[in-house]
Amino acid sequence: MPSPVVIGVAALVVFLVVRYLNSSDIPRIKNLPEIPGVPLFGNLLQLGTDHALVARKWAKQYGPVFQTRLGNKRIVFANTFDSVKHLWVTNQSALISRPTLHTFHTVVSSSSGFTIGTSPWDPSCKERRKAAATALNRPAVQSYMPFIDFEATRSIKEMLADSKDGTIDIDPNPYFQRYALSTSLTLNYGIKIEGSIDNEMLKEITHVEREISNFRSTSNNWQDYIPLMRLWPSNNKKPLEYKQRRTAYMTKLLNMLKEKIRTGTDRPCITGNILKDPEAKLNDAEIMSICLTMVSAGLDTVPGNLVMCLAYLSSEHGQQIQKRALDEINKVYPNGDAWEKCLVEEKVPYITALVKETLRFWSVIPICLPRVSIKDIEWQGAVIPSGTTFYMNAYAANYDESHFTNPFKFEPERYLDKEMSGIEHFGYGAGSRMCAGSHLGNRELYTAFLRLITAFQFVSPKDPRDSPVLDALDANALPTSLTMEPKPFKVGLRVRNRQQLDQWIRESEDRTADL
Ligand code: HEM
Repeated sequence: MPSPVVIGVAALVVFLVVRYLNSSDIPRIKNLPEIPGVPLFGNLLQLGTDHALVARKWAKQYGPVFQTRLGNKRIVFANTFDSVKHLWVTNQSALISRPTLHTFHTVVSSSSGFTIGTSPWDPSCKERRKAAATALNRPAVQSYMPFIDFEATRSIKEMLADSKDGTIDIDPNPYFQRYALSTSLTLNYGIKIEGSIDNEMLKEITHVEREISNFRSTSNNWQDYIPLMRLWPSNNKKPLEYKQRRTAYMTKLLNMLKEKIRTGTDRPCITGNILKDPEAKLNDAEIMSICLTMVSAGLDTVPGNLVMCLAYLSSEHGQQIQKRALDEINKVYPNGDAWEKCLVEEKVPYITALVKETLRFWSVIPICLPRVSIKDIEWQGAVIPSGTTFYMNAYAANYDESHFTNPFKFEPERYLDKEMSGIEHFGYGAGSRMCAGSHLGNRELYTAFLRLITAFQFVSPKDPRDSPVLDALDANALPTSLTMEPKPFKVGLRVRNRQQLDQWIRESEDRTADL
């Protein structure tokens, strides 16, 4: 028979273990609905692989904003258009920081720095964001249009050749991965991806950045939430491998630029300007952070939006959208100069609307980049304390029936409606840490859509097994990733007017011959 002391100690140990397993960085928040969870895991098991979908369903039962516990982290989810607007925009000065995650910040990035989008708010982050925002503001982006001219034409020309003038269905993804990456590299280092879509550097960077994006995911890395899992060394093996591979190309690119500066053969570019500016306040780690941001930010997002819009255009309803888009383009540019004019103006409202609807409908970062509050925030009688992590369910907010009519329908027309002014969607996030590259993203999407639609009619692939999935979440090959990775698919291309297309390509090549 154990003594009362032993029983007492055992009870205390059990009590402490249960308390530890249910503990969280921020104590339970009063007056804010809470999703019931289990010890140790909290709500991780219930959230499964599709956090955006599960959280959207919970919002119907618990209300638009609720608290969850993921492992030992308390996380507040916002799931509707108005709640996101209130927390991210009305309270933007309070919701300005980002959390650090064990896998991404300690294992993957320990020595090579964080991107701007993964940096907590501090004076260094402020400087880096300011530098990036200046390099990516409207007038700066306008000066980059020759590069977008070059990259858009090269993708279309290669699609034309690889599809054997539209007789073979093709997977559009690699052409637009190169479009996004080569544009970013040119802006940042003055170096473009040479050659075809089989270029080795293109393949390495797209693969490694995709894997690294998964280490940043809010649902992929349970060791971020459950410290006990960090004792498992195999959890670090893959992140470490990709960290090394990323360091290799980041160093190579920076050294290539430095060598060009040394020999006076460099071209004007963002990092070159910083390196050559004696007054620049950024240190080496901060320069590397800007480079990492420039390499990854557009690559994670632009191709997903672009190719999923093409997927939709190739569908039955997509035929009507293409017809209207082409009519609207021809109305504004009856003389066939749309390819050149789209570089200096955005005068086809229907294409602008197509860009917005694409950003809303595909919501390629379904749970937007996480935030941490630096001041208390009030929400309907609850005071959410400073230091709490917030997840914006951008997917749910972009599909909120109380804000969007028929949210599950892909309808560019909704953005021709005057009532849709103000915040249009949360594809770029919102508030103080909203996407700093949105002007560039918009110009890349507008130019590509306008040129693709005038060059080709997109149709369904011949083999039904190549057909795209058209539901925004089901189309994602890896639901636990941070950014959407489209399931592979093909589209058919019908060349609209070969002679005209050859002329547009020739003119663009002449304009960009010295780039
Ligand atoms: C269609 C293309 C793009 C989409 C959908 C997109 C989306 C996003 C989203 C959702 C965020 C998080 C915003 C938030 O927390 O509220 C973000 C952050 C950011 N994006 Fe983009 N992005 C795109 C293109 C780009 C490009 C081309 C660049 C630059 C080359 C860029 C640079 C950044 C930066 C620097 C941040 C971090 C801002 C901060 O933390 O202060 N993005 N983006």
